Amino acid sequence: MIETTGLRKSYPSGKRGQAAVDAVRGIDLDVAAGEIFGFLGPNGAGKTTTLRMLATLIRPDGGEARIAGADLLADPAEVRRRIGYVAQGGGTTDAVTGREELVHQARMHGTGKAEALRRADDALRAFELTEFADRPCRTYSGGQRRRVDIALGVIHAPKVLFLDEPTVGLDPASRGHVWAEIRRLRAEGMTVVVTTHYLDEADALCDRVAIVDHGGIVAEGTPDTLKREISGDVVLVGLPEGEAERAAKALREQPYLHRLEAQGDDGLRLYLDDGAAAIPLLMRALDGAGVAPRTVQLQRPSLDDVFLARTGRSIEQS
Ligand SMILES: Nc1ncnc2c1ncn2[C@@H]1O[C@H](COP(=O)(O)OP(=O)(O)OP(=O)(O)O)[C@@H](O)[C@H]1O
Repeated sequence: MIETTGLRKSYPSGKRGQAAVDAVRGIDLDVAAGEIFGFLGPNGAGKTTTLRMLATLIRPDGGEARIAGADLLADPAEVRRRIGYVAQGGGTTDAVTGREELVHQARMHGTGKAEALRRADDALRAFELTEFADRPCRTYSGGQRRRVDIALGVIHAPKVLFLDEPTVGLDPASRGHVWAEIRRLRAEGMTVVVTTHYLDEADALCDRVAIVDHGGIVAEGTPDTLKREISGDVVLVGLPEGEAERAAKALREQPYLHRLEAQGDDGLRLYLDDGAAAIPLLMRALDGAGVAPRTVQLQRPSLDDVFLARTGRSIEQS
């Protein structure tokens, strides 16, 4: 449904003599029909720029792409007809009602008045917005407003929907509700591409994920495949203030430890084969160094561990 090769984009730095910003440095993608595909990465990784290029909002400097059968560079107008796009923060107006927004959007796509009213009605029902459809958008909760944004993006029944950070700033219940709407669209056959910097969102929502950093894809696959590449377990050790250095020194010598990373100021993240078997051994090592940990937690690897393994940094701390 989406195929790209070598898609790239640079922005001028804005200052004379300073090099341009290579926001996207050659991205190859193959997104299948009916998938929820995610771009996961820290701020500034190039997710929005990639999405905006695919949605025809900015022209790539190079590379090729076909989206829903149309050529992005040769025929952007045709691509635009076949896709929907929801920007970060959405596009609803405070004083306008949800129903008015939807009717207006349907009309923008060239729909006749009666048909636009019918489509708005269907969308309100599908997104469970009917109850407050005739109130101004400023009275909606963040989650309700986000659902209107998504309904606006799909009012013309596109084949592909692009969502930029669909749940940023929402509380957990509203996020769950938005995820349910996205899954429903997939069940109806739509291909959905989302950007996110939330690890749990990429993990729970996306069928496949491209982890991006500095404008390039550093890993790609299903969340499970990516996490399985990080063999073994992760043990998180919380320490009293100022003890991290001493604890790290004692643990680094342990033969069962593959890698050790700092977790915040007073924590350590240990990578090892068998966490349950290692915990008593590392407790003994810490005891020998006179360090009493506050907490010890055994975890399965996360997508952040994949990012860490590829880039040496953590998304959460980037
Ligand atoms: N209009 C612009 N002019 C100059 N530089 C830009 C412009 N837009 C983005 N950039 C730069 O390009 C890089 C990629 O930005 P982009 O917004 O695509 O990242 P992102 O992964 O979507 O980040 P975020 O999650 O913060 O939106 C960043 O270094 C950013 O500062």
